Amino acid sequence: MNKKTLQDLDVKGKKVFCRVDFNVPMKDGEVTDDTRIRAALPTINYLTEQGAIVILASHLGRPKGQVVEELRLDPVAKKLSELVGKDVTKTDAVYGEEVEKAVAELNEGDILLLENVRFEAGEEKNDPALAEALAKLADVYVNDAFGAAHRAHASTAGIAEKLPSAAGLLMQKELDVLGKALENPERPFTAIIGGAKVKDKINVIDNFLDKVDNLIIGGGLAYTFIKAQGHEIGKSLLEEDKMDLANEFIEKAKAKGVNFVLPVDVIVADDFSETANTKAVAIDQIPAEWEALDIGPKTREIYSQIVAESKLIIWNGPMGVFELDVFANGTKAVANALAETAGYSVIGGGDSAAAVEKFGLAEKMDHVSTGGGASLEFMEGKVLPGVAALDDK
Ligand SMILES: Nc1ncnc2c1ncn2[C@@H]1O[C@H](COP(=O)(O)OP(=O)(O)OP(=O)(O)O)[C@@H](O)[C@H]1O
Ligand SMILES: O=C(O)[C@H](O)COP(=O)(O)O
Repeated sequence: MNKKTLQDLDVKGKKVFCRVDFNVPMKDGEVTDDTRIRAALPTINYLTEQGAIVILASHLGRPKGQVVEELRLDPVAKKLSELVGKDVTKTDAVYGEEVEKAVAELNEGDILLLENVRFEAGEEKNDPALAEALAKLADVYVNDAFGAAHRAHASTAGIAEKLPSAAGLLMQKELDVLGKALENPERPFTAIIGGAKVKDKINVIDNFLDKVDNLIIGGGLAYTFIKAQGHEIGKSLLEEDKMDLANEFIEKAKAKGVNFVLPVDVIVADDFSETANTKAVAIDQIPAEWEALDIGPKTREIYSQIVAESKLIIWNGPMGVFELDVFANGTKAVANALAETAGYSVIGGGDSAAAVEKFGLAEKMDHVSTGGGASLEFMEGKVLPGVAALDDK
């Protein structure tokens, strides 16, 4: 990575403004999944151990420039305090007099968490006045919020122009793992793309076709490809206007020598429900009134075999409607194959990360990205504004 990192900064006695992604699920005022908070601990602990005064900032949800009581960061401060084993000061403001006073009272190694930065209308607009007010609080800027790096906001991009800046350890790890995969992959390199819609994955598929040895397609988006190849898909998901594109991808794969892999059998259901009648059928046998909601047993075997033989695998998007147990077997099989392979397994965030967490397999993966939209945009080959804004080495 050509960006400065924590090791390039001298932070002792300095006020460090550290942007983190604490956009975590909450229920009844409690954090229900602290993965993203734990992922930021290496940077926070490094800063406190080095004697920095740590000012943390994050967004939570989408309050659109208004104060929304349920989106205050107090539960996050409580959870963070438990995880670091010391007090975390939390302000009710994002900047201004209250914050400046609180910062002035901090000692080396102390941690302060600002209120939800998206309570300020200037945050999402990347308002220079807000970036300036945030920059005024600190001497140095560290961005560890990989999950929000695809947003050009005041606390992710604007502020970086106003202070010496560097990437945090989580940011560095995410960029190293995903970056290495895209630039210099070990081979065979396999990408597995699932999820609901072709339109959400067009750029990811296109970018991967230039890099991978195997491109495996599953989930709802597979059926547009299958229909485009001349099979009937019954009531399965179809994006009619993407059928030509689907065929273009298959042609591009052929031209590039990429093994483009589609399901050979599927699980069909007569209803979108847990209690539906279901059966496994070959891909050219989908009944007109039924809907395919998961990959079938033969496909599970083929996909698992490819994963077992790969040196690097990146997975984004479920293979079926994994939220319903009857249609979770395809996603489970792929998750198991990634957990067991000797290759390096990368989970590209979002729903796939939720799935491996649900199956209790997260620990068995080599890397589970904390970014949903951010990792997707990175895999599309886009520049992330939160990274671009940081100082070059
Ligand atoms: N065959 C299918 N028919 C209908 N829906 C499906 C099918 N397979 C998967 N899905 C649904 O697709 C949804 C996930 O797709 P989506 O594109 O939103 O997420 P994703 O690909 O995981 O993206 P990200 O990882 O970036 O969040 C799941 O809720 C799942 O139920
Ligand atoms: O959860 C995420 O993907 C990030 O925190 C970004 O959130 P956003 O999509 O609301 O910008």
